[in-house]
Amino acid sequence: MMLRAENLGWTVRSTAIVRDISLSVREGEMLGILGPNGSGKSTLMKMLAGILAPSSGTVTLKGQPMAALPRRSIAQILAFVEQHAGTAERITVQDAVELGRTPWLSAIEPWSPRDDAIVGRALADVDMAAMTKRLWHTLSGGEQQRVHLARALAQQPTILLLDEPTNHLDIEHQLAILGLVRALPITTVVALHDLNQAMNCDRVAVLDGGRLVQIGPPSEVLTAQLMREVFNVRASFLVDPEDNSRVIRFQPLGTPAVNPTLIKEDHS
Ligand SMILES: Nc1ncnc2c1ncn2[C@@H]1O[C@H](COP(=O)(O)OP(=O)(O)OP(=O)(O)O)[C@@H](O)[C@H]1O
Repeated sequence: MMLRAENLGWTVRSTAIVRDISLSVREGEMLGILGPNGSGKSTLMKMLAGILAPSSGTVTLKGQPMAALPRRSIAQILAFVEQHAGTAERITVQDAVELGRTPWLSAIEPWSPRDDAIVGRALADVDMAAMTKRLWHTLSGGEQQRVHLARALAQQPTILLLDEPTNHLDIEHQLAILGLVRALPITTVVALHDLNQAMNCDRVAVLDGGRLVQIGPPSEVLTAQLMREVFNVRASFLVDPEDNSRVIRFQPLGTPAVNPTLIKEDHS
């Protein structure tokens, strides 16, 4: 198993933020972490990434306890793009992405043309190759987000953790970045708010009040009942005639269905 959480909990000032979460991330899968605001997604992601020590339970990375692994060893396996990632102000886009190579450099393996190629590829993958000389603080929110992803790609991880990677992106870049992440031949864990985007994950884990309430294929987990109980919305399922894919439409709870016979409340 690539990454495993066992009975994971995080408590602050006697308030439990994450409670007793156990889950395993399978090799090569894209696992979505879903849940309403404040349900504990970012807190869980930080513990999975090894930057927040759990109050209880353990995280294991490729079978080894995360807490016992040196930072450099973790960084050679796992890259994390935080939701509100910052970077030192006077740094260029190029420098920011080059930082992704840090875990692989040493006195005996200094920077080489191969590192240049990896950084160039990462910048091109996120459509930022034209802005390499720009200073980080002059970038828009979406451009900063794409640079952070490029830094993580340059790290060449086998596990990529992304906390809401599309929240600042325009629709073209949302689709491009999610398509790129989905096509990577690596394991990805991605916290998402857009439940239609989550339909492209192999599995989704749904959090509510710090607990894991469901995990499984999105078509099985994202039922109208779950969306009512966890997300407090009424969901109906439509079929896109172009490719027969399922699209979820959301309305506030209590909104009467205009034509109840057309609303397929539950797909199962
Ligand atoms: N250091 C802290 N001290 C106090 N409360 C905290 C702390 N960190 C997180 N919390 C609280 O824990 C809860 C879960 O936070 P977290 O950021 O994990 O949620 P989330 O599911 O990622 O939310 P969102 O969808 O809004 O990003 C929130 O209510 C948050 O206010």
